[in-house]
Amino acid sequence: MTTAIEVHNVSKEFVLRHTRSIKEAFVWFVKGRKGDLSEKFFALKDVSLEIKQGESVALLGLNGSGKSTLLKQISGVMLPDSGTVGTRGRVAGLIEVGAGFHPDLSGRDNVFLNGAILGMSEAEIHEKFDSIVEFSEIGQFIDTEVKFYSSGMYLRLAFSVAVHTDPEVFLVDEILAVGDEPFQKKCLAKIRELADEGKTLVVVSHDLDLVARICERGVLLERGKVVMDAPVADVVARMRR
Ligand SMILES: Nc1ncnc2c1ncn2[C@@H]1O[C@H](COP(=O)(O)OP(=O)(O)OP(=O)(O)O)[C@@H](O)[C@H]1O
Repeated sequence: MTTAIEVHNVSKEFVLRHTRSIKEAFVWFVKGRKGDLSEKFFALKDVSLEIKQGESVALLGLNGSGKSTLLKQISGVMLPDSGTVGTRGRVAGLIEVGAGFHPDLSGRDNVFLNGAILGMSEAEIHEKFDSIVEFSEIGQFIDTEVKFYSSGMYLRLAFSVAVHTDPEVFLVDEILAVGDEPFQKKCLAKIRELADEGKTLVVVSHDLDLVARICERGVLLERGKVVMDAPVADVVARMRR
């Protein structure tokens, strides 16, 4: 089977504390600027992961364990400090609701903007435009500036654009939480459809029942490290222990 995503020894460090008192900064300065004024920590530490084409993988773990950071590395919106990430085919999905949308543009213009960011040609967007709007159920609000959209409306339009890009790899980060129940069901049905078509899925969610239904494999992160990689039911069982 072909590899769809290859994460190799990826580490990502963040600054834990940006601000210090003037006194602390002064002491640090007169002592010859020894040491690092800001503490750092690893949100991801030496993470390696290979995901085959057609696999559906849930990234699981407690708050702050590094799931979203890992998903951002896979999507390419964030680069690792060290290590490499490789993906095969078009990658799309919802990482942060509203990311890639311009608040002052209408829903219509944002479909074109977001579609282009996700790799669609203008002709492809024109061709799929009606279907995108229909799936989103945004209706008459398509010509409203998106800054006036509710978070659910953002989600609807962003999800609809993402699925219409015909991605090989689809990434979903806890996004369904803001959608209402009928739309959540519709999104889940669409995600299953993508999985059935042999697309690769990576899902971040705290809804263990949901991920157990849509994913086969579970990867458990703890403080930025992969501590378990097994069938999703086993990882869910460990999390519930
Ligand atoms: N841009 C950033 N700058 C500084 N720290 C960050 C940044 N992004 C994430 N972090 C930190 O990295 C750690 C991992 O965050 P991440 O969002 O990946 O966790 P998560 O497992 O998705 O958590 P949750 O379940 O709460 O969504 C957290 O401690 C978070 O505060």
